[in-house]
Amino acid sequence: MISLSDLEKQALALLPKAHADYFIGGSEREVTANANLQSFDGLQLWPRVLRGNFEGDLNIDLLGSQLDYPILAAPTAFHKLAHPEGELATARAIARCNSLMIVSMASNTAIETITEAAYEVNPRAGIWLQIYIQPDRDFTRRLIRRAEKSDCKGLVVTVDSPVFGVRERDIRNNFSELPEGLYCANMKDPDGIFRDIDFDSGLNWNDIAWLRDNTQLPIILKGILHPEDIRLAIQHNLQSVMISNHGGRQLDGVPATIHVLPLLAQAADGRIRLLVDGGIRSGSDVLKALALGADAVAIGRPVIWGLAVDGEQGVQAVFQHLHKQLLSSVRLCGCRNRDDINSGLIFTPNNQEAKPYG
Ligand SMILES: Cc1cc2nc3c(=O)[nH]c(=O)nc-3n(C[C@H](O)[C@H](O)[C@H](O)COP(=O)(O)O)c2cc1C
Ligand SMILES: CCCCC(=O)C(=O)O
Repeated sequence: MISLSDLEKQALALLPKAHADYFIGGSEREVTANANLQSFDGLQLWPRVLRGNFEGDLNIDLLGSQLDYPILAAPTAFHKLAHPEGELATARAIARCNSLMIVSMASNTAIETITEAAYEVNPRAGIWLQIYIQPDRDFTRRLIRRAEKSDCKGLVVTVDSPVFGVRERDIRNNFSELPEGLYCANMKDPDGIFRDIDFDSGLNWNDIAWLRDNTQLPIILKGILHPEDIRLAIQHNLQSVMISNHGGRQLDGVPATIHVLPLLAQAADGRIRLLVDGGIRSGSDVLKALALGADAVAIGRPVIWGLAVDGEQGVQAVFQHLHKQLLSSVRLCGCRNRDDINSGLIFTPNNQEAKPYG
């Protein structure tokens, strides 16, 4: 593996057009999906030299899961559209890497089957389940019980989707249903019927309080872009938020996540774990996010590309590649330890007079 953009090209060429478009697409004019990528390129790292070895490590305890490095898999739907082994291949690869997979509520494999496969590879594997709170709260509660029983370590609640984003590619391709034989496996009722995933447009903070009182699992709110919402998350005793614009697939025209990260890190003030996703495609992108205050980053589409091109090994290669690049960027920046990874690493015209780190 040389670069994630090569891998993306390979994957897009392999996949049927409707599926490739579903995976890569954003909503409406895809302004935000593109901004996520471009904004990383617009930030520059500001290295120091002659500072000796990086003596630190990059591992992290993320709400009880031990990761070798702060890169995890964002929840993405329908892995069997990318590879016949679907989420099982993804989960095994990530378990092998000592990383963490956030399983989508819309996975094609049931959460119990995924955790079982991951823990077989690595008993300490990190698996969280992502949910959309369903209008049917009893169903939601049953799914959370299943996540707890199958030993998931966290519950990610996606809150940027009161309604589904308008994906023009999917409309053009008439992509509105899974091919025969594929299902949203978590949506199966005890009577064997598969439900559709609904979006509850009336969700509010009382529902989050309800959820918090209905599970012992750490709750991670996904889809936060505003500092006021960070403050509310802290007030509601949540453990973590994911700064995310859903890969530019929900509201188009919102800021790139890396642009809002500094403001949100300021609001968080170390009181809540900050994850960020959207447009991370290299080790230096990861380093930029860590420097600006993220505790860890998540990758969405690159996982799909690895899966499509080479199944389990492809996903493993994506994580290994980013880990290696991250370490290399850290060394090239002259960081000696984890504390040197701070906002002084980012060059902007505004911080030329800021105190350089170290
Ligand atoms: C194909 C695809 C499916 C996704 N499915 C979900 C999902 O089921 N639940 C969710 O919360 N986010 C979902 N997302 C959003 C991702 O979790 C993540 O926020 C985004 O992909 C990060 O951006 P990146 O792809 O540029 O890394 C999906 C994204 C993609 C590309
Ligand atoms: C009901 C499937 C949700 C998948 C999703 O969140 C996405 O495609 O972005």
